[in-house]
Amino acid sequence: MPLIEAHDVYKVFGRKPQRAVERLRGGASREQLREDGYTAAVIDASFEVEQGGIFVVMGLSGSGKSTLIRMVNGLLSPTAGSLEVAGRSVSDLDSAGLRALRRDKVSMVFQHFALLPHRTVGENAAYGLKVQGVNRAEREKRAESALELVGLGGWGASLPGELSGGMRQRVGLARALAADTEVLLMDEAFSALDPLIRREMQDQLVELQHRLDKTILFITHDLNEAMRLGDQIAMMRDGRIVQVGTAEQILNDPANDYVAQFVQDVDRTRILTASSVMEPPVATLGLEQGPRAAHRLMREHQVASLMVVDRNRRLHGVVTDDATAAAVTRGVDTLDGLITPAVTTGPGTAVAELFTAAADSPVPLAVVAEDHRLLGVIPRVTLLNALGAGASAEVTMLPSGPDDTARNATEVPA
Ligand SMILES: Nc1ncnc2c1ncn2[C@@H]1O[C@H](COP(=O)(O)OP(=O)(O)OP(=O)(O)O)[C@@H](O)[C@H]1O
Repeated sequence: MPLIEAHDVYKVFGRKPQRAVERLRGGASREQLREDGYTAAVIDASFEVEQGGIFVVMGLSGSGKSTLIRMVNGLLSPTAGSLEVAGRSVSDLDSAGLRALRRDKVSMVFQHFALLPHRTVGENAAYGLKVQGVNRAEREKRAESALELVGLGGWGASLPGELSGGMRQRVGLARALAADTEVLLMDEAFSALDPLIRREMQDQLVELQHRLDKTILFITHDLNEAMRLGDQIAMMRDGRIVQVGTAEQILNDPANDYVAQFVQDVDRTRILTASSVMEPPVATLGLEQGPRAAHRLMREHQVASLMVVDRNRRLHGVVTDDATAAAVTRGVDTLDGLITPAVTTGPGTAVAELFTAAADSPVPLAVVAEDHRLLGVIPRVTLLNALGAGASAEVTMLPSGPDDTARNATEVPA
């Protein structure tokens, strides 16, 4: 069962908002309603958030993101539709129920930290726990371990004023983590940070999510941030959710022209991964097969090389047409000495990082799982297409050389 489930949710501001919902359902536009004094902040929104992972709500200013997540923690109630958090309908909760929701299920990290300036970092991190009625010793223990989690161990006695912006935001995050709720809501949480710190925080958030398996609902108006963080991304426009999908789905299959235009400036090569551009190999060669079979397969499929796999599909290397043709001429009937190392990469590597590995490789790149099973191949031409003309300028600036190749691609021993 999804942890958060929204069906046909509306939030309209104005007098008699129900009437506005009826009109929206009847086809009235947001602009028509605005003329009559209504703001349709969220219109007909449906989405599900499974437990674990980062769900990003992405949209321009005024698209309804904040309103949407304020409904998730019960700060606002939907005008219409159903919204369930952890199996409870938010609309059915009375004020005590709503307080309990915010205390036990959903905690929130704000853009502007919301730290108490005269309280220590430790007290700030423990703030939510105090509200929960947790005793002092327990509060201090949990706050300290939350500060450790965000890399601020030992800073508990400092005042917020002594910290940099990035560190203050970590305190905000620690506060939410100390509360130990299932869901974390983060409203433009990193938008006030400068770009380098922001990236660092993004990486740390992804890492924390993996470690703690929290469910994070993250709001941003920055598409790159959405793509970096989101396991799922909901794209909002003018109050409506226009698409929900993974970064790859949104890039490769935008639901409409709006989304397509929005994503056109994204650096795809940093979002798309090896697994999204790989192809099934047209044929593979069994370790027990010989040069003749290899030669025949390559002619049949019109390829100049074949990946060699064992019975478990584990990759042992690659044979080329040249090598097998020569072996056939010499009457050799085993692959001994013909298999050369393949250049391999993991499925999660960003396409931009594959360039150095593939640039020097005449044979396709092999995409392998951790146990070296062959998952797919990326022919050089496919990779160049994926990198695209727009991306090539940036790609040529990537560092190259043996170190880089070693980091991005490992060689399979023959
Ligand atoms: N309490 C309110 N009363 C009236 N209108 C509101 C209220 N809260 C939000 N709105 C309006 O609802 C619309 C959506 O606002 P919302 O804050 O949800 O958008 P957003 O995508 O989060 O934008 P931003 O990134 O600027 O915060 C806006 O037109 C806003 O002015």
